[in-house]
Amino acid sequence: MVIAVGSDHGGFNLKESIKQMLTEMEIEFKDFGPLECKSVDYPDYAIPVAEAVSKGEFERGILICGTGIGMSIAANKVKGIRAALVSDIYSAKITREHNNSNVLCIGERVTGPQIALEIVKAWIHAEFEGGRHDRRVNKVVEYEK
Ligand SMILES: O=C(CO)[C@H](O)[C@H](O)[C@H](O)COP(=O)(O)O
Repeated sequence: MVIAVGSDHGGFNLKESIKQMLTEMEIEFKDFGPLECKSVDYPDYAIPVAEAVSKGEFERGILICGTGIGMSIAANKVKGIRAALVSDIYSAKITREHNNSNVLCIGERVTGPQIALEIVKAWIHAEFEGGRHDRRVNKVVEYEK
């Protein structure tokens, strides 16, 4: 799996920790920036990451800002993106199993660093269950068309 990661300044430090963990897990990723912790605008990072996932260049994306809300709003504007803003491990697992989310959003200012890393691990390891959830996800996909 290759993951596209991005943040704004509010999510920069957590992005660095997530990158370190992905490296330790031997999971390939590309950092879409920013490459230094300066004030930036979250859509400038959310949209390129979401588009790269939508085009199939990356299997999944991880976006971090202060609350995760700006990132999730922006990413969900991109066709084919199911971005989930998550702050607990259960939801991280369920949003893969039930929603087939392809982008994970986290808020560095609201979610502690340890739990954030556990959320990423749970989300990476969980798989879409299909079945009744496929029918429901497809209704969203159909609406998007
Ligand atoms: O989009 C957001 C709010 O939902 C993010 O949390 C941003 O990181 C935040 O707005 C940035 O705020 P700042 O005052 O410019 O640091």
